[in-house]
Amino acid sequence: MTGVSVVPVEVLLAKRVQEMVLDGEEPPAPYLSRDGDEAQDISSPSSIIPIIDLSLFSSSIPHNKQEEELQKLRSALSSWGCFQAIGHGISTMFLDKIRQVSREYFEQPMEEKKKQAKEIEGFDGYGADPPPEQGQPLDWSDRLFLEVYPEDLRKPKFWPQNPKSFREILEDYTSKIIPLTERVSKAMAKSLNLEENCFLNQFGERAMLHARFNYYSRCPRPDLVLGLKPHADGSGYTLILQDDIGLQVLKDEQWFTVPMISEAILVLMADQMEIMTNGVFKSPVHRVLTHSQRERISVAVFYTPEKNKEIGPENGLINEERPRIFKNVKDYADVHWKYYNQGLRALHTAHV
Ligand SMILES: O=C(O)CCC(=O)C(=O)O
Ligand SMILES: [Fe+2]
Repeated sequence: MTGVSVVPVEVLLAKRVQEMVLDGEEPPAPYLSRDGDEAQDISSPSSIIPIIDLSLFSSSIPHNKQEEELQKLRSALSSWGCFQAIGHGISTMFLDKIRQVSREYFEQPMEEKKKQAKEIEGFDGYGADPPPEQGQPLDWSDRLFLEVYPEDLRKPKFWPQNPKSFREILEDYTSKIIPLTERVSKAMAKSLNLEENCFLNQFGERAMLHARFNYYSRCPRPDLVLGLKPHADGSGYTLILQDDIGLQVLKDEQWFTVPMISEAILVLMADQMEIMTNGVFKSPVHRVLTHSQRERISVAVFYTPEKNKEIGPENGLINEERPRIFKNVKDYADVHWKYYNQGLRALHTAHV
């Protein structure tokens, strides 16, 4: 196995994982992050991660059916912190188109992708995340990170020109995701007996959407290397589209694999929803495994409260039995990132 690396992380990161795989390289030491925790891996039967049918929340559905699904939603988010959304109104054909164009993007020659190359320290563009603090493992992944909404925050130089349909498909997806976040935010509020617009008001009119296209190359040592290290997200919540299994969610100290359902979008609570619900909904720790034979694609869209907007626990969720456990916070995602780089969570910084 590879010894202690003397190559600075910045230099290592300049060579993408996909290039290392093409060159037949073994993962260098900074990528080794697993230590034989396989015993805890659960290949869960597909029924375990809750599936919620969003079409049951429309007004034409009988009240008792809606109530039943709302209860299921509340229970899913209080225990798992995520659910697989179906009945969301985005066709499977279109979801497949996004999966396909994402794969086509990453399968292009490196010179093409490097046209959107990010700065080592920056966030937007193609490459790896900024270097973590010393001693933190690197992820076996390449990603393209783009700000997509509000439109004036876009940085066009990082938007790929190729594949030709990429831009249009991403714009189309954005226009479908916006109403989806409205439906999900309203349903979550109703499930907690809160006024249906309360979360939407906290996110604000200029709530942000960031898209992260992840490409996890095959890995010769899936036993030692992770596609993405364990973390919780710093957004409000995240919508994840996957084309294969690999994502795992931590619950009761066990890892559960998120099953692949082609029509589903995984809705994953992030720290800011845990804050807004005063801890009722959980922002789960999750990670991505690598596979020795297959690459995996995912598209994560982070839905985050608008810049400079103070958010905090809903009043309706603070009472004598459940006192306020979080402060109001602003631009929490920035704090989250500082801790993420050190392999830590930031949620404690928001505790009262
Ligand atoms: O690849 C995945 O399924 C999850 C990606 C993820 O957790 C992230 O981008 O924050
Ligand atoms: Fe994540």
